Parts: sequence; structure tokens; C-alpha cells
Amino acid sequence: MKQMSHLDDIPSTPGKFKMDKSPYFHRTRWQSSVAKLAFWSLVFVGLIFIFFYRSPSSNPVSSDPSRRSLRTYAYTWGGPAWEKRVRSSARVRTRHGISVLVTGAAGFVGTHVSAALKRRGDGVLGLDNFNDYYDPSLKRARQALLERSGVFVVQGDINDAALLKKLFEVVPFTHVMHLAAQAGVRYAMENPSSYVHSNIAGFVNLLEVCKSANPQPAIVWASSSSVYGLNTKVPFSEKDATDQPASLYAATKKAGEEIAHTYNHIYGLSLTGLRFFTVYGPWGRPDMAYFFFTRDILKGKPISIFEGANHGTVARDFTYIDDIVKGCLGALDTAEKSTGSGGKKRRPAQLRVFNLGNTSPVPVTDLVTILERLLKVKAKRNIMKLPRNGDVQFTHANISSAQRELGYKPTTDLQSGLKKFARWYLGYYNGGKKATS
Ligand SMILES: O=C(O)[C@H]1O[C@H](OP(=O)(O)OP(=O)(O)OC[C@H]2O[C@@H](n3ccc(=O)[nH]c3=O)[C@H](O)[C@@H]2O)[C@H](O)[C@@H](O)[C@@H]1O
Repeated sequence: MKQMSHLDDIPSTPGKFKMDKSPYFHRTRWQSSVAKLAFWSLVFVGLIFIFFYRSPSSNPVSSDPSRRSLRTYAYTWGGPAWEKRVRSSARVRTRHGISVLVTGAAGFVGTHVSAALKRRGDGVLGLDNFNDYYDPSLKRARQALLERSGVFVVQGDINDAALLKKLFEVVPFTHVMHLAAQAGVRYAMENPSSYVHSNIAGFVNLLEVCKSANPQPAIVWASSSSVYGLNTKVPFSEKDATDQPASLYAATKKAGEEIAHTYNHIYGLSLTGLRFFTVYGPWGRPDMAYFFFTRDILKGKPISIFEGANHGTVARDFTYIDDIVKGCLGALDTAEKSTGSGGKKRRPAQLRVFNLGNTSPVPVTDLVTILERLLKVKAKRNIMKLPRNGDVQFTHANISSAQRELGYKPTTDLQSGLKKFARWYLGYYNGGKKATS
């Protein structure tokens, strides 16, 4: 159908425009005041619209990153066509398949998990708010990838209770894979409220809707290796204390684990938290070191490599995305059903936390050496003291619990994983020429 627009009424040669005699000319005074009222109402509604869309949460990005709030875009949802798309995307296509609501589906891990679920015949519906924490065009490209494989990604926020309720009305999801979050350790000092908004308020909102859904879904969600904080006992085990987070990001993830306990305890929600260890790979996050090191090395820009006190090594248990996806699917497949209904718990429900790491920490300096070899460019290394902004000196996962209960077994070392990342990066950014700042 042709879209009517006000432009359609304007002739291409304005000088020749001849006004037709309006049939409204002889209307009564009463009718003209109705027209005036309608006109001023429109102006009023327009002003309200402008006011809301210029409110701080949606202001264009300011040049000072510490001042800006993340920009999300206005979205609409609902209607028969929209519901049809939701239903079709979430339709299970195998006999024992599950139907999963994936939050953060246009994110790095969300895209890979959604695609893997769809490939094996599960029903998948994505949800993402497409905010501009990093380049939204990368999120749109991931969305396009998912759409091609039959996954519809609804644009919306996990804080939007009405939207979440609607989704559960349309589809009785058996599982929720909750990956929507404000990520990044260092950015928490610049924009603390975004962490509270997504990782705490958003998570609680989602759990509220899940606990009232009938049937209640089982929930698997992304916690983080950062909850180990200042823990010095290695490798990190799920049994270790996690009461010394070093960043607000870590604190919100830890809070998420406690909130999960509460909803499990009161409402019988089946909850599994996965502590991801520095996940990397194709379609990754541009705010992570391996990603922006690649960009800067290719541009010939210096990179900052952190070191601990007394030139201490800073290392990470870098984990390849395909291994993480297997861990996520293992967690979904072994998740027991929630036990509540109508907001009441019938009997105790499953509550789990697993490390998903690689069990072999690599110094950040070695990561850079691997990148140099793959990109065939020497990095301009700038060695700096580890800033006091939430970064911890090392991470190292003990994964025996995930191995035993989820069948989790990482198989990709950093060299092979980075090779796949570099190939993707060079293809996606046209040999590194297209990369943005
Ligand atoms: O494991 C996790 O749970 C976390 O992994 C990453 O956090 P991080 O390990 O800090 O990953 P990067 O920001 O990519 O940093 C990797 C390493 O590079 C170092 N780094 C970072 C930035 C930089 O300029 N220079 C530098 O040496 C960091 O200190 C760190 O050791 C993610 O950003 C978090 O969202 C996630 O929760």
C-alpha cells in the first residue's frame, strides 16, 4: 500500500498551484471552533511528544562519555501481525524442543546462543533494546543475521513489564535465557546508573513477570567471573566467597545472584547463573580489550597494556564463544522446571551457579603477541599500571562443576579462537579500513 504523506499534496511546480474551492468554506462557526480545538490539541500532543523524546535518557550522545546516558530508541509493539511473528519465531520445530525467550539477543553471546538454539529446532524469540553502549549498527547486523535464520528480535527493554507480560501471553515460554545486561567493568565508573537499571531493576522486572507466568519458565542467566573480585584463591571455585567485588558491575552481578536466590526461595523459579570468563570471538563486543586492541593495532594507534604492582602479570581466562554457547545450551537442557504457579511455590526448585571458563589464564601481553602475529602488524605497546577502576589482576576458572553437570568442556585455545575472530574482524570491517573509532 502506498504511504500517504503531506508531501503528496504539494505540487512539484509551486507557482502553478491552484487552490480548489474548499468544501469547508461554508461551515458554521461551531465547526470552526472544533477545528481550532483539534488543532491546538494536536500542538499540545506534539509538544508532549517532543518533551519525552528529548528527555535525558534519549538525548543524543554527548561528547563527554561520563555525562551521557545510554540512548535507546522509541519502539512499538503489539498488533496481530506482530503477534504472528512472535509466535512463529518461538515455534518449536522438533519433538523435544524448548521455546526460549532470549533477552539481549542482539548482543554478542545472545546472538550466538539464539542462532544455535534455532539451528537445533528450538523455538527462539529475541528481545533487545539496541542501546548505544557500543555501535548499534553491529547489533543491527547481528539482528539481520538472526532474522535470516528465522529468529525475530523484538525491540524492547527488560524494564518494560507490559511488553514482557504480553510476550508470555502470546507464547508460554518453557525457558528464558537472560543475557540482556549492562556489561563492561570499567564503564561502571562512568555510568553507574545504567548498571542498576539493567542488571538489577531489569532483572527484578523480568523475574516478577516470570514468577507470575503460567507455566513459570526455567531461567538461565549471565552472571560474571568478576564476582570473584579480590579473591586470591585460584582457580576460582563456585564454593569460594564472592563478597569482595572490585567494581560496581561485579556488585550488580553478585546482587543478581542473591536476587535469584530470593525468587527461587519464595516463588519456586528454577534459576541457573553462569559466571562467564572474558568471552571473545567473532561478532564480539567492541568495548572489550581483544576487540579494540585489534582495531588500534591495525590503525597504528598505541594500546595500553595493564600490569600489576611490581610488574605483576595481568591475565585472563579468555573463553571462546562456541564453548560458552555449549555451556549455555547445557544449562538450558539440564534446567529443571520451576515449581510455582500463580505466584506460589509448590516445592523447592533448582538453584545453580556455574563457572564457564577455559581453565587456562593467558597474560594480556601474550594476547597482544598473538594478535600481532595474526594481523601481521606490530603493536605500539604502552605498558601502564592497572588502573583502580574495577579491573582485577587475574581470573582462572575451576570448571569441574559445569563439566560434571552440564557436560561443559571447552576445546578452543586462545590462539585458535583469536584466529577465527581476526578473520571475522577483517571481513566485517573490510580489512580494518571501515572500523570506527
Ligand atoms: O569475565 C567477565 O566476567 C567479564 O569479562 C570482561 O571483562 P574483562 O575480563 O575485564 O575484559 P576486558 O575488558 O576485555 O579486559 C581484558 C584484559 O585486558 C586488560 N586491559 C583492558 C583494557 C586496556 O586498555 N588494557 C588492558 O590491558 C584488562 O585489565 C583485562 O585483564 C567483560 O567486559 C565483562 O563484561 C565480563 O563480565
